[in-house]
Amino acid sequence: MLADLMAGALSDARERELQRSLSQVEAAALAAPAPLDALSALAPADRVKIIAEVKRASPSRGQLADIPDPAQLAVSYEAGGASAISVLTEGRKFKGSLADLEEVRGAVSIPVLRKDFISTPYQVFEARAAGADLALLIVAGLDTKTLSELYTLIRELGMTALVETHRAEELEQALDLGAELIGVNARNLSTFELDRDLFGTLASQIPSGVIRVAESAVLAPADVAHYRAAGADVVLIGEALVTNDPILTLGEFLAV
Ligand SMILES: O=C(O)c1ccccc1NCC(=O)[C@H](O)[C@H](O)COP(=O)(O)O
Repeated sequence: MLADLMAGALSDARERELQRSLSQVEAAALAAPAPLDALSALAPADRVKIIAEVKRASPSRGQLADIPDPAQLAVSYEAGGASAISVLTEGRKFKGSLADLEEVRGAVSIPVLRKDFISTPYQVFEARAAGADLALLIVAGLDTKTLSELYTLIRELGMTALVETHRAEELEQALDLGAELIGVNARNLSTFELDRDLFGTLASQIPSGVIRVAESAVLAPADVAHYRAAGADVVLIGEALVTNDPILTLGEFLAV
């Protein structure tokens, strides 16, 4: 399934490239206002931090929420205490878009992540041109050379990479890159199985100085507490926030 998602996202990016060339999107990325400092916003603190996700639908859960106004939802997230916003920009399975990201960027003053299946420089430039401060790199979806090249490009653009892992070997690759923000996704992106204990297993191998992000499978405050006890600096949450009152739910999650 991950291979299909990567291929679909690449194919859609190639379609967009017919309308806006690589050199045009690169120029737009370089002309965009400077990215926000996501590493400072997500730095370890005496309380857990939350990246709140704009998520309409997903391959594992189908339709989750309509979200006619992603900017309004993001404003609620910021008001509720989120430290950053994740915007799923993949269109086929998640019903997201770069327009969502642009709208969110224009409405909040905290960092914004492009959460997508990125495998080319074009997609990184698109993210920056749309105002993203962070971009997701999924280690399982990229060969070592491409992972390294995209990581370098993201940094050259002044952005931050959220380097996502799910296995010990992938974590090694993320550490070899020198990644400063590493995610452990509880969701296996091929089988959709969830393992909330995976974070604790892998996080113990992440050195201090690297920001540890626990991704997925938070449905209740106890899940946030579970990740926090296992060493999470940041928790990335989608479904629970888009299917409940976002401000109330963030308040409960941040109170753990
Ligand atoms: O959410 C999915 O079904 C999914 C399937 C395949 C690839 C990625 C997928 N989701 C992206 C994410 O990583 C989550 O949206 C994010 O971590 C939030 O997860 P949750 O809080 O469980 O909605």
